[in-house]
Amino acid sequence: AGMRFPTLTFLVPQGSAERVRDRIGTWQEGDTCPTVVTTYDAFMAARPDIVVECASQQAVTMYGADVLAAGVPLVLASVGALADDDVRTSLQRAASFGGTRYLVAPGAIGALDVLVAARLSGLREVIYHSRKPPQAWRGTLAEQKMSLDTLSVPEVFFDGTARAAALDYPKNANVAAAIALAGVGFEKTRVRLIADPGITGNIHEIVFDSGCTTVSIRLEGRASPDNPRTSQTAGYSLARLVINHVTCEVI
Ligand SMILES: NC(=O)C1=CN([C@@H]2O[C@H](COP(=O)(O)OP(=O)(O)OC[C@H]3O[C@@H](n4cnc5c(N)ncnc54)[C@H](O)[C@@H]3O)[C@@H](O)[C@H]2O)C=CC1
Ligand SMILES: O=C([O-])CC(=O)C(=O)O
Repeated sequence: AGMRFPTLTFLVPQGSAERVRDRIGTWQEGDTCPTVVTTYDAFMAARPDIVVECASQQAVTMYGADVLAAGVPLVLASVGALADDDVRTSLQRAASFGGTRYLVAPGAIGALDVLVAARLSGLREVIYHSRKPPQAWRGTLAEQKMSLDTLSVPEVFFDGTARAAALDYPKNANVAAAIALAGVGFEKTRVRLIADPGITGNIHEIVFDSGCTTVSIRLEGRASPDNPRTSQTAGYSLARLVINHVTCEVI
């Protein structure tokens, strides 16, 4: 209610334009129809009110600071890009220059609100476990640590900091970066990544203890039909941030 539907412009690689146009088809909302462009200049010429990155950590590095310096708020899905201090500093400087800000999407998970609140009361420990089926870890460093094809029991193949998880598994562990930013930071957040042949969805477990609350949360995301690494929740999380940008009641 009270929401104006935004005009959508998609920036996609040259080779994907036709596929994306086909997918959009004749989709129309009110009198607006989405457009697909293949250059950053054409994208910014559409004068966006808000930009949502749902591409890659590399895309954040390529375009993030430019978008912010132009005064346009930026929603990030590939939050792991912020695990690189240089990238984070450049986004912060650009946002300050442009008089705007970037938003860390909760993505596949939730509970960042209570994690930030808990941090203000004093956090003691934050642990994040990501459990996905073997095919979700294909094409990642996990392949060098175990045989994904013959796995018969769950295996923890990574146990380390949120920084290493987010940078070494850029298509799988952006959530670790969001948890680190909300909580105790990239070095102190303990992350375990698990390949589990007994599941079909992506299971996220977050446990923390603080002055005001002790929390244990488990989310079982259904995998995106296009990409087994990605929980469907992530897309809806981005949609929520866009809705919050255009409504007067922010939830
Ligand atoms: N924060 C979170 O909880 C989550 C974050 N993600 C991240 O969000 C991003 C998008 O996820 P998916 O749609 O599942 O990934 P995807 O890999 O299936 O699709 C991304 C699309 O973006 C395009 N792309 C990549 N770099 C680009 C660039 N520099 N310029 C233009 N287009 C570019 C690719 O060609 C591809 O078509 C990924 O980085 C993924 O790791 C995904 C799920 C959850
Ligand atoms: O969608 C998920 O399950 C999480 C994910 O890929 C990420 O954090 O990058």
